[in-house]
This record gives sequence, structure tokens and C-alpha cells, in this order.
Amino acid sequence: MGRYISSSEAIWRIFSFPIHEREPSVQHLAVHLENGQRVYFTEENILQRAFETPKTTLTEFFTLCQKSDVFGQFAKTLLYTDVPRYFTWNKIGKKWEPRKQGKPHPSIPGIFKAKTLGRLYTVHPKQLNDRVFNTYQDACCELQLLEADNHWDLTLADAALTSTPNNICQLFAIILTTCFPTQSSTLWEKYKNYMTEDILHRIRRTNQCPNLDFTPEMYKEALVLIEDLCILISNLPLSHYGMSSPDRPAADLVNTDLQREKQYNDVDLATIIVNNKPLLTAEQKNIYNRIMLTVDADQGGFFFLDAPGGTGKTFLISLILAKTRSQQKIALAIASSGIAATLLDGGRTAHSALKLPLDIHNKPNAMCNIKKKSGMATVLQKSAIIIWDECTMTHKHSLEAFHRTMQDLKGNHKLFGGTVLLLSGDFRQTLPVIPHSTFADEINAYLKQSFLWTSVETLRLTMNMRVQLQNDPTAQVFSKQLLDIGNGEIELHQNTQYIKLPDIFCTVVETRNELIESVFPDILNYYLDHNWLCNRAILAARNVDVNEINFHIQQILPGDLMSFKSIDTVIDENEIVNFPTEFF
Ligand SMILES: Nc1ncnc2c1ncn2[C@@H]1O[C@H](COP(=O)(O)OP(=O)(O)OP(=O)(O)O)[C@@H](O)[C@H]1O
Repeated sequence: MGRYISSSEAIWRIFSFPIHEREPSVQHLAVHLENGQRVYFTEENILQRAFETPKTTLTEFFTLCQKSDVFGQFAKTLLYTDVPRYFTWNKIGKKWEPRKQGKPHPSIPGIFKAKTLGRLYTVHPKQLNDRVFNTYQDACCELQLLEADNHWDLTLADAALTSTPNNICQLFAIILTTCFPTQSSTLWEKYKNYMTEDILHRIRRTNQCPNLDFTPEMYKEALVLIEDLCILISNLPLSHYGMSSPDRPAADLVNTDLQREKQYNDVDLATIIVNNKPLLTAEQKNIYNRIMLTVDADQGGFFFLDAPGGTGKTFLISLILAKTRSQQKIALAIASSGIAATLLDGGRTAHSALKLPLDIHNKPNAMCNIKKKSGMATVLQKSAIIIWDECTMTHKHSLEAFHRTMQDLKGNHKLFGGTVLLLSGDFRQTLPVIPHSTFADEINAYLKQSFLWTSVETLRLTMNMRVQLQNDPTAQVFSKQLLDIGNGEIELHQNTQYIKLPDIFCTVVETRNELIESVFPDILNYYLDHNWLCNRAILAARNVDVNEINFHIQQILPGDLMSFKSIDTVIDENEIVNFPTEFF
């Protein structure tokens, strides 16, 4: 006897994916008021949807009961939740059909019964057992229909032991905006002292009053901070998350984002301009003048600053930002990666600033999640220039989503709603990373494949300033070698299609241990010296290599290994392969 297992089933089993079935099967039943069902529509089918509201299991239950035949008469005698026992839901035709198999009904021929359960989720009335609740959520809590907040309580308790008040506030804001705890006010009351501790400490110190205790003003200050974070993450105030918003002027709330972009110190900006502008090289100066003229003209523009590493891109962008901001205009600095964002004054990641959807790869028609009346929308509407660094890592859908959002926010059909957009980066470096994709997918996703790219004006920086400043001939050679590799000018090996690094490229080590030893020599004596650590790093292309190297170095260090638990875990570890790494 043999058994054949197909390749897909074999893979399914090797990865231990769940092979389950539900017995008895469960049919989800819709519950809504008349014409209150959810309607999904697109531009194409909007009219059809408006004239003909979609059928649901509930509307069709009523239709079934109106039928004069034996099935309609029988359906009338059933509770809604019992319908799936005698009828199956035809998903395509959107109608209940009598079962053809099962246990025959004792007295009505043609009716068959199965074990299927009907499940429905309902919102319970606010008044229960003579008690009146303020919200439906409170009523559901009373009925124990909602998940309790125990794990958020434990998470905050854990953070209270190990984290700074600022970090606990951040964690609380994330829990509020993304995990929707049922009793947020209770969590706040329990942990508010931990979140306000630094404010208490500061006021004790400034007033030289060590016995001062927490006051409502201090709690309010912490709440303002938490609310600002909530607005940053989700564009919604604390009141949206079941807490009372701190009492502060409405304008203050709406314009937090705007204030952030206007807070630059004029003296600092003037210093950057006075120090750096005279240093510009001829090519940097041309680009600077071109951009500043476009910003002054206020007619929009779309530029790409093509600049290999070390050509003074950050130097030039910082100057453009400072000059625009010194004219009391808004210059928004964003970058595709967190590290690049930290190099720009006021820089933030594109995903956080523009609220881009996470799975942008699958959303060619996406928009940024920015509401028209939000603070961030005001910032984008008022921006004189938006600079997007390391843009080459960006998916073309992100740029297109940004283009559509700007058109919508500014009510202007020009490119990016008529705002000046300066992209910068180097296509020789990392392209968009798309999990589980092929090289062709990445090429298809990069910016040059976007319909917007035909309108871009490319500005080039070519002189490597790092080499010029070091005055080191070997640096010159190294920079040329890098460019040659990036430009594909090094011959590929016939069989492997790999390139061979030039002989005098850099110091090559044979093993991972040697690499660690040469980058972190004598680490046992220096591992507590932060400056020493800040001056060295090992980069790797894959997370798994980074983890291995980290683990290896940690093993060398004295002390016990500590494991900190995170809440981002899957319940069933075998399921881990089903989630993209972004979840961890
Ligand atoms: N015109 C200039 N005069 C003096 N120094 C400059 C000039 N342009 C750039 N530099 C210096 O050259 C170095 C490299 O510049 P910068 O960091 O701006 O390059 P980059 O293109 O952003 O490089 P990377 O892409 O590797 O980050 C910096 O130390 C910067 O201060």
C-alpha cells in the first residue's frame, strides 16, 4: 500500500500548518438595522451599490420568510440563529437554500437538518438588569463579552519596573491607539504616577521642594504628552479612546504637528546658512539655486537628487531646509529609513509622517491615512518643500499614494498638489524590500517604474566630498570601486554570476570570528565605554546574520543573559511562518 502526497500538501505538512476542520461548522450571521449593512464600493460600482443595497444573511432571512412555499412557511417558525441548521447560505447567489442532506425533518418532507451553528455578534443595549451604562462598551464589559485588559495591565506593570516615564507614556499611547483596551481610564488611574514621575521630579527640582506630591496639573501635563502621541499615531484625541481629553485650547490640539514644523530657532538656522552656504561647490550651488528658485516661485516641482554616497547630499539638503525654514516657510524632511531620518534636522520616517499603509505592495490605489482636518494635513498643505531622502528604497505605490493624497488635500490636480518635492538617493543602493519576492518584483516596484517618474527633473552630484576632505588617495580609489560596482561595470563570473571584489578593495577576513575580533578587539575591556562602541558597527544584509553576530558577541560579555518578554507573539508557535517579519 502506498500513499501519494502532492508537493503542496507535503510543504503544508513540513511547515506544520494547521490542518483543521470545524465540527460543527459555524455560519456567521449579519446583524444590522434596516439599510444599516456594510457596503463596500468602488468608483465603478458606486451607483449600482447605491440603488441596490447588498443582500445579507439577515435581509435574506426576511425574504425567505415571505415565501409562500413550504420552505418559507417553515423558515417563519425558526429563530434567526437556527436558520443555518436547515438552510445553507449561497455566498455567490446571496440567498438561503434548503439543505439537501442531513437528518430528515420528522413531519415536513424535503426539510433536512444539520449540526451547523449560527453565530452572531450583537451590540447589547445600554440598559441591563435595571442598570444604565454610559457606553455600549461598558454594557458589553458587564456581560463579559470583551477581552479583559489583564495583559495590558501586566504589560504596563512590567514597563513601570524597567522603563522611563516617557517610555511608559509612549507604550500607553501605543496600547490605546492600536490595542483598544476596554478600560483605558482604569489603566491610566493605576499607572499615572509612573507616567508622571519625571514631571514630578522636574517640578520638585525647579521649586527646590523635595516633598512635593503629584498634583492634577502634573497629570494633565502627562496626558497632554500622551494625547500628542495618540494624535501622531492615529490622528485621534484621547477622548476617542474612552479617556477624557486634557483641558487645553482646541487650536493647540489641532496644530501640534504644525507647531512641530515651526519651532526652529532662527539663530541656529542663520548659523547653518552663514557657515555652509559659502562652502558649496559649483555643482551643489547650481542645485541649491535651482531648488530655492522653485520654492520661491511656489508653482510646484518634482526633482530627484541623484547623489552617490559622500557627495554632500545631506550637507546640501540641510542647507535647503534651513534656508526655507528661515523664511518662515515649512520644509518637511522625511526619509525612507529611520537612520536616514535622524540625519536630517526635524526628519521623520515617511511611514510615520505620511501614514502610508504597511502592505503598500498590494495596494496600487492606496492613499495616505491622513484626514483632511488633521494637523498633519495642515502641515502638508502648507509645506513649501518636502524633501524625501533615501527615496530609492521606497515602493512606487508609496510615492503614488503620496501624490494622490497631496492632490486631494490641496484640491489641486498638479503633480503632488503643486508642492515642491525633492527626492534624493542613489539607485545603486538598496531598492524596495518586498518580502518573499523575486528580483524582478523589486525592479517592478522601484520608483523609476512609476508613471510619475516621467515628470521628474534629475539633478546630479558627482564630486565625492568625503574623498576631497580626507585628501586620501586610497579613499578616492575606494569610492571609484564602489561606483563601478554600483554601475555594474565589474565583470560577472561566468558560472556563478557573482562579482569578484577588486584585490585592493578592503581588508577581507575569512571567518565571522575574525570579523568580530577585528571590529571589536579586546571587547571585554571596552564594552562599557559608550564612545568606543559608538565608533564601530558590523553591518549585514540579512537579519539572521545580524542576530547570529549579536548573539555571538553577547556570549563573550560577562554577566547573566536576560530575556525580556514582548507582547508581539503568536499564540501557536507553529503558526509563526504564516506571519511576515514586520509583526515581530
Ligand atoms: N561643500 C562642502 N564643503 C565642506 N564639506 C562638505 C561639503 N559638502 C559635503 N561636505 C562634507 O562631506 C561629508 C559628506 O557629506 P554628506 O554626509 O552630506 O554626504 P552624503 O551624500 O549625504 O553621504 P551619504 O549618502 O554617505 O550619507 C560630510 O562630512 C559633509 O560635511
